[in-house]
Amino acid sequence: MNVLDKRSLGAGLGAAVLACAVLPVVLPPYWIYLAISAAVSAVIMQSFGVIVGRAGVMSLCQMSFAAIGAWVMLRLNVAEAPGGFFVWLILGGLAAVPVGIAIGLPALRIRGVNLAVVTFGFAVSADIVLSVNPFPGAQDLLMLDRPKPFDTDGGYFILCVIVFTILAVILGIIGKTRLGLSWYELRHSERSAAAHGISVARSKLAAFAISAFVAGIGGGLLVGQLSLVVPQNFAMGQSLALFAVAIMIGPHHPEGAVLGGIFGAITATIMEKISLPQDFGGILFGAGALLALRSGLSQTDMTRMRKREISARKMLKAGEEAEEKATAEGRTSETPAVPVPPTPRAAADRRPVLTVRGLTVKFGEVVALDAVDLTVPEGGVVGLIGPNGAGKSTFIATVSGFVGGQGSVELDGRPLDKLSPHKRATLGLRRTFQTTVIAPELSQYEYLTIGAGRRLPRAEADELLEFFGCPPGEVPVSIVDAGTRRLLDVAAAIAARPKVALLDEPAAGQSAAESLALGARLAAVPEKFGVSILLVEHDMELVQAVCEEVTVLDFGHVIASGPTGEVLEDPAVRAAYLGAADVPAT
Ligand SMILES: Nc1ncnc2c1ncn2[C@@H]1O[C@H](COP(=O)(O)OP(=O)(O)OP(=O)(O)O)[C@@H](O)[C@H]1O
Repeated sequence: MNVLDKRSLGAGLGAAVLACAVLPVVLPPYWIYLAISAAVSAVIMQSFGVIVGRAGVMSLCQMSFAAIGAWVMLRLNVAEAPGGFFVWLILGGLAAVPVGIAIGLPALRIRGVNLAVVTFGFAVSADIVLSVNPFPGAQDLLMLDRPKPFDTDGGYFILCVIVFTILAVILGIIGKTRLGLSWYELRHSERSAAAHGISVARSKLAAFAISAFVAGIGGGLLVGQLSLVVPQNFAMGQSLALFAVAIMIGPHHPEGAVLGGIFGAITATIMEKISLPQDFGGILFGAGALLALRSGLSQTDMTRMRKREISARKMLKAGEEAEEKATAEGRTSETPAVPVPPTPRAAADRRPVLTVRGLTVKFGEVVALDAVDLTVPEGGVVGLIGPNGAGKSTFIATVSGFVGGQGSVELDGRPLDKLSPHKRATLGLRRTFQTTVIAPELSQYEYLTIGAGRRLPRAEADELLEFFGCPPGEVPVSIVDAGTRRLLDVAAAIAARPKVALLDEPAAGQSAAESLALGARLAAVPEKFGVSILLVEHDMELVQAVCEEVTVLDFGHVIASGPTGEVLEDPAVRAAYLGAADVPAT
């Protein structure tokens, strides 16, 4: 996978060079000053891009982090500390990092509006502290000098563009790593992230730390622009207005950060020129933010997704046409054959890789699982069936660490009982969910990378996608239908090469033929990928075709367990709750 999209990088760098070459020459002095404001705001916007745009955390205190950067910059200036402007700028950014982490700690327990209130509280406190403690040098008018050769307004604009571009490239690279991709997953589903072995705590704290660093750099640049700053430059109202712009535009993409910066810097001037009250701009941003919150996607997200979808649809159409042509010419179709499942060995011959003993889970008065025992043998596919409400999903949730319960769970001889879901996942216990939530901004390749938990070679990703009958990896998740998303989710779980994959109704939403094809694929998974499977399914034909052994739950109790054919023939199983008509005759 490319570390960065080369075309976007080229276009971005070209635009930056053009802006630096043209704007300082053609713009009148006042507009150059506004251009600096826009560039500084664009840097601060990038901090919103990390925490709000990517990680989906409602942070309303980014300007407070910027204030820390500014404060450190001015303090070092007053102390005439060694290093000069650039070193102080970086130290200002670094000083904001521990504060960012401290503010991020509550985010591990609370989220949404409650978290927004916590960050807003910090912004208010920072306002109060700043209003009674002037910035260093303010009383003696000790101004910060801009560094040479960037000491003119035109030069300082160029410096701000360079800093913006460096940060955009670094954030772009981070965005393509598993950490950066995990932020998208956090934004849509923290439980999916944990199931993929991502530490939600670490990932969120990293987002807070990086966004605070970027905001701190933005604060330092603001000092360079103004030479001296006042608390009003970092007021909580500023954080709120920029937050609204961020939600609306999507500053996690460089073009969004630039647009956000421009809006943030020149709205007041435009309002004045068209004789509208300045607060009108804030109202517009607020309305735009509400719309973006409703759709869950910012403008830049939607524009990029639309572009990706158009090119993916073209690619899929070209593939279909090539296939039709090949069929018309009598050439063999390249559609991969559904694998022929290997003959299963008797489960009793193999050592257990997952051993669950006496698993009991109660939700108040409801006993969802009552002393359930289950073993998955190495290289096996085992079924867990039962009517609605029998406790199957609770079993998967408890074994994978999402729900607490009594009893013991051992993976390859190692007890998992006290471990978190992400730790269990990293040790080799993966799961899928009945309701699949995949970030629509991702491509299938990106989603597989998250699932794999390692750098996934393109050839391996292609093999997995082909094996599970998913479209080519470049196709964005946003245009993949619900049934195929489930298959993609299974592929992502298998990509990690876990010891055991717990699959919760992977065939839901598939046609009868697709379901049987999936069955053949799942049966081949242990041999091909070295992954054992526990399959929860309502589709009895699929269970019969794939599972060598099956355990039947009813109201949390195991009512039968053993070789699939025997269990499905068990009169107690047929009569008790499956209904004879549901179980195909063996
Ligand atoms: N979070 C929860 N709080 C309270 N009760 C719950 C909770 N989760 C599950 N239950 C209850 O536990 C029992 C088992 O539910 P579970 O979802 O595990 O069944 P299931 O076999 O997976 O059903 P289905 O096939 O419909 O998915 C049900 O009575 C359900 O209402």
